[in-house]
Amino acid sequence: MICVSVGEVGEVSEIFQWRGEVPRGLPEWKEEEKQHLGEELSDVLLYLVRLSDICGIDLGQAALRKLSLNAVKYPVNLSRGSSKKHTLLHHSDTTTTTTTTTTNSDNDTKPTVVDSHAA
Ligand SMILES: Nc1ccn([C@H]2C[C@H](O)[C@@H](COP(=O)(O)OP(=O)(O)OP(=O)(O)O)O2)c(=O)n1
Repeated sequence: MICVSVGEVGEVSEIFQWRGEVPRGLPEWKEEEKQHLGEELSDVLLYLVRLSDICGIDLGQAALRKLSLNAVKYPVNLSRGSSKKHTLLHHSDTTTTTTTTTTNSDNDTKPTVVDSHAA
């Protein structure tokens, strides 16, 4: 299942091969090219959903949790317009960020983000 997923990602990659940088929304692409891209992206999504299901992972919940974690690692004020990895973003010395994971009654784990600013 992982191999087929990677294969589908490869098919998406192939569509973009040799096109260089493409503008947002792909305004110069033909309708059938965009439809083909949509089909390949859908294949990636459907395999990921299936793989998650087999592994017993609630992908929707996992993605929401990951978004919360990303917000801590890549704060908008530091990462907007930047392609730097979080390890290279210079977090302010006067700001500390704490992430804790809590488990609620439904046994869902959710990160709790606490930003505190030094006086
Ligand atoms: N400016 C950015 C860059 C990345 N991301 C998100 C997209 C992905 O969901 C995740 C990828 O981040 P990393 O490449 O840092 O990968 P990991 O989260 O796995 O971290 P690490 O590689 O340190 O384990 O972060 C983001 O929200 N904003």
